[in-house]
Amino acid sequence: MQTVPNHQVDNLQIEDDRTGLSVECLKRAFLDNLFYVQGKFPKIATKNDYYMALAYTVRDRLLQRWINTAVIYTERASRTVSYLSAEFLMGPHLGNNLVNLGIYDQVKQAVSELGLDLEDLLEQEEEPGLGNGGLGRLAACYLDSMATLEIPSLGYGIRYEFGIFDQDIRDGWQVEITDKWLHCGNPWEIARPEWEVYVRLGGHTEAYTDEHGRYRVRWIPFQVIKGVPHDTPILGYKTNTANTLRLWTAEAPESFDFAAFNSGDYLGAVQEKMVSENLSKVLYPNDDSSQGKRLRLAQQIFFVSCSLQDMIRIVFRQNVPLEKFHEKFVVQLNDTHPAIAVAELMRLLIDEHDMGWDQAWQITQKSLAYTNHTLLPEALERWPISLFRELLPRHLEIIYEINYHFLEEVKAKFPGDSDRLRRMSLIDESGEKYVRMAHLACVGSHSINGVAALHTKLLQQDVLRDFYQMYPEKFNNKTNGVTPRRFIVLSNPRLTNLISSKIGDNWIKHLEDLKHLEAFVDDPEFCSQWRSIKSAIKQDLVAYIAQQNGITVNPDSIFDIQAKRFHEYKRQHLNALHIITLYNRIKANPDIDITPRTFIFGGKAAPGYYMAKLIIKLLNSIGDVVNNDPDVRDRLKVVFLKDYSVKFAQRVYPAADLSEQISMAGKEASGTGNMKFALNGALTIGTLDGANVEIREEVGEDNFFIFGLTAPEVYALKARGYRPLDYYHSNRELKAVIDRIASGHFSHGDTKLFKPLLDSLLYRDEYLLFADYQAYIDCQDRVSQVYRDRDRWTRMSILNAARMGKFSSDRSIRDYCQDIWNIKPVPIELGECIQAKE
Ligand SMILES: [N-]=[N+]=N[C@]1([C@H](N)O)O[C@H](CO)[C@@H](O)[C@H](O)[C@H]1O
Repeated sequence: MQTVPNHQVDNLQIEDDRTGLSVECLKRAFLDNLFYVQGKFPKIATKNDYYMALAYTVRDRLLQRWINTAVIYTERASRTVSYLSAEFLMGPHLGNNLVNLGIYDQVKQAVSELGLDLEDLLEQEEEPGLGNGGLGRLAACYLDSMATLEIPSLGYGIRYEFGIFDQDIRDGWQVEITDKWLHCGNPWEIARPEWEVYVRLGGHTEAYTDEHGRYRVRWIPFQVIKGVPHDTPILGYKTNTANTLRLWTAEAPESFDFAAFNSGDYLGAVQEKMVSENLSKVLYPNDDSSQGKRLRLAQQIFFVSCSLQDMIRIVFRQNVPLEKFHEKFVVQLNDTHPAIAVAELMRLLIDEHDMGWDQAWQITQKSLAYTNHTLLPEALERWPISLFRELLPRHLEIIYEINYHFLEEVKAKFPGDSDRLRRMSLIDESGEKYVRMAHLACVGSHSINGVAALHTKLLQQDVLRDFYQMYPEKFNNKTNGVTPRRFIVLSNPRLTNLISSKIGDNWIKHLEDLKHLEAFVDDPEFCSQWRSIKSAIKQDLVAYIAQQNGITVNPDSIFDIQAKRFHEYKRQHLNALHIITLYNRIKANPDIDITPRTFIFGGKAAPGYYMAKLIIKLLNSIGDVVNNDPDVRDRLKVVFLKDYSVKFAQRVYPAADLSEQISMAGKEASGTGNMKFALNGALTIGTLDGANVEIREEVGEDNFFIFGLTAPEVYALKARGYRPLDYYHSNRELKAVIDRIASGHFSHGDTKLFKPLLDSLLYRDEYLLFADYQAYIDCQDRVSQVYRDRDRWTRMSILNAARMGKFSSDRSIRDYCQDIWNIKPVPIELGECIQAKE
């Protein structure tokens, strides 16, 4: 096996099997890896053996970039972004790395010449579901964009042994299944035990005076956990940069206690191992809500402390003085989950590296930046003081001291305003007292951003109003974005090729170039190609639905898709009210002329979220009746596709005609699925919420189906008193819909099953479904009309995609670099380093 890269023999170019990109070389390398890595030969190889062999073949071809990038960053001590996130929803790596390496077609050719199908092998990969939804996926899109824009960056998180649960649907109900994503191994990571660090938990602190007569504190922990990093390369698109995602696994310092074993205490021998490993055992499956569990706080300090210690190790290795930590690293906090970093960086600088309080505080504020992702009160993390004192006694002391200095600042700026002091304090004095993590993040950071223009405005006007009045200069908006590499190039190659055939492929790195497509909006040939690609993709999904759900859907119907986590504020049950409205219209007049629709749902509900799970049951129950009701004559179909994931999403976004973004205004911070649907030519029906507002601004009001109360109107209606029953009694179609559910029509006559949901709507309706019902139905009727005008629909579809340039995660990252991180790209030369090494 050749080890050095391509070399000249008598000016004959000899490809090196570890890096060569020709079909012949790829085939050789693939069979070599099947033999040398998997220890298999074709006759007995399994699909997973083939997938692993291909994965290692592709990994070999990005290693040079990965090592070169690390060498250059180290040599130049490049300023680096650390993206701290409890979630990274990366999705399958193989396809994405083939696109970013620009070798998708060669590899497809190579494996097909070996009698294999690349799509099949891609299907084999277990995706690392280390996230719940938008927040985790955004982190993954941002890693892809930072690498593509050649920004030195490190993603830091937890390598959960079990990611987001797999979802099965049994008798219409969600059932959670453990996600054993690592059971076949993970070819995309490399363990780095040489960089393991230790994290302390529990115990107590002792004050003492050091040899310089200075007041010091030592922390005597109850438990010490070892953090072992596992690195995954993050390749940029058609660039030499490969950044790193560093995920921490928790282990016991001593994984086996021989003394206990010898004394026959076998459980004791592995006790510590089990307790320690629990820290990175499983992802908490809650999206937009926080459960104050001790293990969750322990997970947060674990990965934050490991990551900050790792950054300090890198600072020392690059001979950067610790006083310049903030010049080397800017640390982005992905929501409050890593907010303990404010206290942990202070602890490390003061207790571990003898820095004075003021200097440490300066460095901390200059290093940290905080992104808020939600306005939901139940999602704003606050930890009981008692739990903090038990688990993190030293951090609590530091937080009290930070709070003291902070409240002095508030007093100075707002003298005599004791209520403001109470509202802004890091400590919530009510009940058993809590540490407010959002307040800690705001005080300890130099930047506070929301994730869409409306969201940032509502943060400044409401949830963080006091902090905006205190630090207006810290607040800024960074509207979310999505990577076009995974969500159109990899997911929709047919549309990608059509677009590139018209405007070249520069748009993949410069999404604003999509606007050049507008020149073809009246080109009949282009429009028909655009339409036939959407139809072909819908046909693929028809086949998938038939295979997965045994349901036959009409490919010419409107594919009306709502795919996202289940939450009452996202109002999947409002979508259900529309379905039943159409169903009732058909039942009332079977000959009614309805535009055929296929309602497709996907999404998981947090296991403990009863109402969300009941909505999933309702949708499946409606489907069972509507899909089999002869009166409906296949004009309506309801399909719940189980186990929504990134891999799943890549199949669904390109197939949509209509994207449902119908949250109650003021609740969805941004949304990112809305961007992925529109990028693939879907039209959006939605409220003026989150990034919908900006999508509508970009695509044009004529190309967006808007409805519903705005955020100020929601506020006003709730303020003046909202009585959902009035809407029920005054709206005939709405009443008929609710009565249809209440009658047990979708529950085999059981009138109790959905009563909790109906009662929540009739007597509370916190998310104003009844108030928005008529506007929604009227808007859906407009959608049905427009869909009948094929040319108009195609025109709107093209314009939607053409005007999505703003919503590339590359634009988001450029904004972060300019306004928050103050960092410049560091281009990587490929040739240079390896030669240098030799
Ligand atoms: N947590 N959290 N927040 C969310 C999503 N649920 O993950 O973050 C996403 C990423 O910022 C947002 O798009 C979405 O609106 C918001 O609800």
